[in-house]
Amino acid sequence: MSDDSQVDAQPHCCASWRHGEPTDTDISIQHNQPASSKRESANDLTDVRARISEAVRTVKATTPLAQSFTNFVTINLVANAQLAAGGTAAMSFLPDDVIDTASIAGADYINVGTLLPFYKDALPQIARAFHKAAHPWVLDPVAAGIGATRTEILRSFRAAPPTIVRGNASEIIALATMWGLRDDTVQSTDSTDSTNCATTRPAGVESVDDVDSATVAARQLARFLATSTPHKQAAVAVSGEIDLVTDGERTYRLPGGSAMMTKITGAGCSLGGVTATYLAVSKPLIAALSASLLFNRAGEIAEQQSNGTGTFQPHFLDALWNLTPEQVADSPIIVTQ
Ligand SMILES: Nc1ncnc2c1ncn2[C@@H]1O[C@H](COP(=O)(O)OP(=O)(O)O)[C@@H](O)[C@H]1O
Ligand SMILES: Cc1ncsc1CCOP(=O)(O)O
Ligand SMILES: [Mg+2]
Repeated sequence: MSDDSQVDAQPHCCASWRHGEPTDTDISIQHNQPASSKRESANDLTDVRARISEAVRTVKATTPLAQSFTNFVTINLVANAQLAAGGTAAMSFLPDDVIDTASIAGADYINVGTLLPFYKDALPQIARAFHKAAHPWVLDPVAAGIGATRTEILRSFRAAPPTIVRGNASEIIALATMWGLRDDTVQSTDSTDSTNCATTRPAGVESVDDVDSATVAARQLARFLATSTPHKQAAVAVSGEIDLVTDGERTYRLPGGSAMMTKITGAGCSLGGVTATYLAVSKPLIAALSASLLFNRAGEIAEQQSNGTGTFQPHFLDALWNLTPEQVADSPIIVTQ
């Protein structure tokens, strides 16, 4: 943990978090922060927890639709996870269908994990329509940095950007680099280089970087999104052993989950889909935090109850369904300045 961190060391799933004044226990570990700043962080966290609880409760009460244009491998898990969180799902690949359906969806989800030739035109067209309509959407840049077609599609989103980017560390680093947002890396002049960056290597669908190494890229990406998206609010979520969520100003680290989540396919994709479900009812930062916390808690429960990868997924879906708004909102959150 870095020196600028403040740990809110709530035990998992304790149902009695107080949403009132912060106490000394709430801000139990502090590092070199002035008292006024500590209190601001504690007040912010109390407010954030209340909003997370409200988002989780609102999804369960109102079953919002989040539409997905997602990969063929994990499409079923994405839909089932959205339903288990309390939302509804609709999957589509045709631009006219997606754009029409978006008018009745609270948010959309685009995942570039598997590609077909027509996506090169379809996805930029869809992103432009979302931008024009100020329709909120989540991007999962699966395998960012691999292949000219994927790079062309991801580059096109810079002009019509998502409200939230959710990916693993390598994907976040690759996207920030290919959008030219990283002043700490050297850009390649080679036009055949599909990432157009000298320091990022293709990662497949799995991450080869740890979450901490994507912190700067995530903040840069979030700041860019916040200035470029119609609502001027955005978030970036980086998944891994300890997830990171930032709006470019505030950064939160979310410990927990299970390493077993990397042993089934679609934990990241379904996290993106559920992030869109929460984005249908809440602001980007809260949507990203809510989904990541829900997944961490569900992963822990599924690990305890399952007996291998085959049974992990059904236990995981059961836990997504059964976790309460309080259990999600009371989860451990590390505030980083
Ligand atoms: N080592 C780990 N320990 C605990 N949770 C993890 C670990 N790796 C990934 N997760 C969780 O699995 C989910 C998917 O994350 P990740 O595997 O990074 O996504 P992706 O499948 O896109 O690479 C997230 O909820 C994340 O918190
Ligand atoms: C295996 C695979 N291949 C193309 S997309 C995909 C699914 C990736 O899912 P996740 O990123 O959630 O692990
Ligand atoms: Mg992924």
